[in-house]
Amino acid sequence: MTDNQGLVLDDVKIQLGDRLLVALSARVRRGETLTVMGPSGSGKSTLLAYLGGFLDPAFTASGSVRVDGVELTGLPAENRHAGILFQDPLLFPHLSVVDNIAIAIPETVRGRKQRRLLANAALEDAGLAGFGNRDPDTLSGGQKARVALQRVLLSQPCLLLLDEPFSKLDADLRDQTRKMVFGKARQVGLPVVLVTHDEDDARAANGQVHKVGQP
Ligand SMILES: Nc1ncnc2c1ncn2[C@@H]1O[C@H](COP(=O)(O)OP(=O)(O)OP(=O)(O)O)[C@@H](O)[C@H]1O
Repeated sequence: MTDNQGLVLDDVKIQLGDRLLVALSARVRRGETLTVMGPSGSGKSTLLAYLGGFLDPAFTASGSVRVDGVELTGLPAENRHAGILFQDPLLFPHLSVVDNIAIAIPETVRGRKQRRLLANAALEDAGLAGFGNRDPDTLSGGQKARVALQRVLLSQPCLLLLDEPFSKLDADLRDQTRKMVFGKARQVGLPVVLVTHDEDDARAANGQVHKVGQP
């Protein structure tokens, strides 16, 4: 791994008027996770919005965000290639399970057959072979989370942003889904920024923990 690989946050500051919400410098290597914790309203989701390139103009931000040496600030969201998973898996209800995954395959992958093959391989990887033609509403919470993960991975992100993606799952499923998400991030070599209230998420991620909104 060369020295500029991974995510570097350099003196990132986010303000709402004169209230400083986030002040952070960190280095997150590929496969590592930076966990951001803090009370409700402290600015955790705002930090993810800033990294993803969709910060509301009500906020002002400064500092540098680089992935593998490439500066992201100033780039629109679509050119940042940040993959995001939220609490809600946000599957398209009018698309089949396989089409929910296939929709994320970059346009550079040509040919219907090739795209189908990739989407079906992702389904299989999620343990959902044979579920492709189902309506997403017929999946369990854990199955939906796995579809959302495969969809985000197929979009070939350079960075994975997680906004409490495990919080709606039951304890057992939460554990399994955590293992899958962090395992995949390590396997693919993605830097991860995780926002959570749950210390167990932070332990499962096994990286640095940054607390926002704390003295
Ligand atoms: N579009 C907006 N315009 C103005 N203020 C906003 C906007 N979005 C969020 N805020 C405020 O910014 C602060 C940080 O919000 P943020 O959603 O980042 O908090 P959070 O730490 O993610 O909270 P939670 O844990 O409840 O999700 C809050 O005080 C919130 O009310």
